[in-house]
Amino acid sequence: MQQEDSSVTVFRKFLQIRTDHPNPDYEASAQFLMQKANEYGIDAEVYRETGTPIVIMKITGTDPSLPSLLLNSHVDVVPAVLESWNYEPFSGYKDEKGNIYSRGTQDMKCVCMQFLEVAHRIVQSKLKLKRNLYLTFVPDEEIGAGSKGMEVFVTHDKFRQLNVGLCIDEGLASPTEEFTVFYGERAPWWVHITAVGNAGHGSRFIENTAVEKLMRTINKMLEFRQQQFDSLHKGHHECGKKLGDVTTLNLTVLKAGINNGDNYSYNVVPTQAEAGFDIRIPPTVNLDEFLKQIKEWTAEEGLSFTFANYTEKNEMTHLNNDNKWWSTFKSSCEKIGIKLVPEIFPAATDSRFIRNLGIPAFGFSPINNTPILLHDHNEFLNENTFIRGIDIYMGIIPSLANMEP
Ligand SMILES: CSCC[C@H](NC(C)=O)C(=O)O
Ligand SMILES: [Zn+2]
Ligand SMILES: [Zn+2]
Repeated sequence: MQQEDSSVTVFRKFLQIRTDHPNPDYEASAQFLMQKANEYGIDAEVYRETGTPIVIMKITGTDPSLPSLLLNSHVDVVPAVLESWNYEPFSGYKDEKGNIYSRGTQDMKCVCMQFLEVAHRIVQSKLKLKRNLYLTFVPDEEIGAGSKGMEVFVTHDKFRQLNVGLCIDEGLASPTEEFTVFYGERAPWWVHITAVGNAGHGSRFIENTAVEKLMRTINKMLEFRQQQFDSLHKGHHECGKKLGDVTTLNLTVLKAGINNGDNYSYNVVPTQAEAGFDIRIPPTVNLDEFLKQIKEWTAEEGLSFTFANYTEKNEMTHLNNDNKWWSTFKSSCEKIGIKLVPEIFPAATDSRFIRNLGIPAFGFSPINNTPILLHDHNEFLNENTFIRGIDIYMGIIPSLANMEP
């Protein structure tokens, strides 16, 4: 049997560290990363001021005054429902085809380890880079409000001191030969609507009930959802709209009725009813206008709303030729013969916090010919795709870090 590539062995060990929510073991992952950095001769520290450990690695450039290149990855992963997996999801199991099954194989422990291997190769080969190269391994990407990851880190002086010129973070697997690169994301707005209305006996015609009011607003919002759905699916083929180009809106929370623990009071018309929506808005949509739209939808007396997740800003990275980071990224991909398809990321990653500071960021995971299985059961990555990903990053990262000012 062929000897396993050492980078794959390290990757499989990292997959075994339990950084799954709701109780990610960030100390164990920080310890693992620090030990690897030490072994590979990479400068590293654990930054703790945000409340959870962030591992920062650094390769000093020949001109440290230039804006740096940041490789950011999150170390946390979403939970895995054991019964739905064919293999134990935190075992780093590899089958005879070289497919590695574990939570985080795509999202995004692969990229964590590929960045680490790139740093290793740069140090090992004594390759000199013009700009400082930083690697940050952050917690809490997978949760919304209350996270102690990138959202908080970008507000610290420590982050400002990195003087980041460009950030590379996660993208998505691509099922085809082509690779996707993300230059923006949709803003995640989680809207919680509360309706209050008249109560009374369930046998009577009660007017202006909370549920009625809530249903009217829900119907308006679902009508908008249908328009967006149609513009994605029924548009001209040439338009080639992708999920990231339209607004999605899903009713994900619904709550009403007098609940008595194990039963409901069916004959009591409740005074309150609530609905929660996960709305994702493309960066081309004016967020002030969209807020007005939500206010209109909820204008009826007795309705109010709050945000469980909100952002008033949603910057994107412009992919024109004036953006030297982009032209360098693109030309280095051309040089190694990989085809890029630029898209808007349909969900949210840490890149949004970077872009909202006015710093360009690309979401790029070097995974092609692989089904998109992030957050899904039986998430896997083939070892050869993983190894090739390191080579692909080696074709891109040094060029970016050597980019002329
Ligand atoms: C708003 S914080 C939640 C972030 C999460 N990210 C991914 C990639 O699933 C999401 O988009 O739902
Ligand atoms: Zn992720
Ligand atoms: Zn994720």
